[in-house]
Amino acid sequence: MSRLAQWCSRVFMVEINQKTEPIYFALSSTPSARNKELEALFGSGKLFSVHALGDDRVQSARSHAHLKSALTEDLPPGCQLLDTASFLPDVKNSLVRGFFLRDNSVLSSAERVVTHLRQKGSVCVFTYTRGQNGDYLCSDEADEPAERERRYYVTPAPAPLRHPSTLNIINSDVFYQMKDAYKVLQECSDVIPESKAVLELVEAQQLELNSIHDERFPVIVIEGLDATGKTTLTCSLQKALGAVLLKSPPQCLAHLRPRFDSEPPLIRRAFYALGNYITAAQIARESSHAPVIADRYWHSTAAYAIATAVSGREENLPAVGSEIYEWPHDLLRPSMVLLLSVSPEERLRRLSHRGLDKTEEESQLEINHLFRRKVDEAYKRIQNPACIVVDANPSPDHVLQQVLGLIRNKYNLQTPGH
Ligand SMILES: Nc1ncnc2c1ncn2[C@@H]1O[C@H](COP(=O)(O)OP(=O)(O)OP(=O)(O)O)[C@@H](O)[C@H]1O
Ligand SMILES: Nc1ccn([C@H]2C[C@H](O)[C@@H](COP(=O)(O)O)O2)c(=O)n1
Repeated sequence: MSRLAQWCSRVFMVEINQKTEPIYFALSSTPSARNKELEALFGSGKLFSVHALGDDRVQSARSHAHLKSALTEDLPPGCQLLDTASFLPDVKNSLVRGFFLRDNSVLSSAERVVTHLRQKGSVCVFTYTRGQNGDYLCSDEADEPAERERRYYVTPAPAPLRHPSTLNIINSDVFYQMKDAYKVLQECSDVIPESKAVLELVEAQQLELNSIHDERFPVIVIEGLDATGKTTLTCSLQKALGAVLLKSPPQCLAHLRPRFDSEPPLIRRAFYALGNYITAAQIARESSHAPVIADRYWHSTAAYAIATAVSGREENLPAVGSEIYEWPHDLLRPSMVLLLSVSPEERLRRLSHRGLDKTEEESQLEINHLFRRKVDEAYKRIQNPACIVVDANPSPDHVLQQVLGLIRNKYNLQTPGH
């Protein structure tokens, strides 16, 4: 069967921009009636869909990232690069991400770029052209000549019940047991040698974890978007409660973080997931003799991963109660999770006062209101334990007193020296 024939059972989603509904279409052997949305998408220029190919998930994820940078760098003005994905409606793990190229340049420049990519291999390129009757046809130049005689028409497809970008979240963006995240880093240890160091640290902590038994003191996690005041509050809480302050990712991974931050979501998120297991072992050890305050933990890992994976608006997030928001069964659960919430204006004011270099994700937060809303909403949907939202707009001392009140209400903790 030709590659194009195999893709006939799939639906394509093209995202014109993050704020509007995507356009869905499928391939069929029969033409369909004219459709305004498709005409707006295809227009009169030439169109290509490009997907990276890979033998395994690590290679596919890295090839997709390389393809994006190649296309972004090489495409001249007049060409438009849109995110696209193909999927089997409501079938988990069926999503394949790619790009749509709209070429309205006078010199058909995209065609040259695409031909070059095709020659290099490891990409699948479909070309879309307008037929004599005004319908749109899809072809694959890699097909045998006889197969190329067959006609594949673009036909509109209905929007699926679940947004397609939610289909692959489990075990690609969010990991629900240590062994799944561990496996990802094992699979990439040839191409990313730093993975071995992470795996060794996880192993060492797990061995130690077996000798730790009881958890007597409360474990309080402080969560929130960047610049919401986590560092300020966790340091104050540490002093006020005589607590041990921990972070996720833990200090022992700090030097490896930039390496994994530059990798595609599959690898990056597996790294952060494993960081939580190392922090969990530290929490188990420390909470046997003092209260523990943790600056970020699993809520952050899951909320950022979900918000990045789910394209478009907040409404596209998995529904409240979805399994996607469940806590991993093998990860130590904290006693309390507090989510610091500040208004967008106050957060920006704090970010600008701080004046530090921002990570790429932080800059994205600043310009991307939609993304920030999705992270915030995902935080609130995570269950068992769910987070308690704290108004963190007031002064540092006011926020501290508020949080101490919440903690003391639940646990009979004394301030040192009182
Ligand atoms: N309650 C507050 N009122 C006013 N300013 C605050 C408050 N809490 C923190 N800040 C200031 O806001 C800035 C960000 O605070 P902080 O570093 O504690 O946030 P954060 O959540 O740890 O950020 P990140 O996650 O990016 O490290 C700092 O300059 C800090 O002094
Ligand atoms: N436990 C954690 C901590 C952090 N992350 C990711 C999520 C963001 O991309 C980024 C934010 O961290 P910061 O810049 O505030 O240090 O790190 C995570 O996934 N899990």
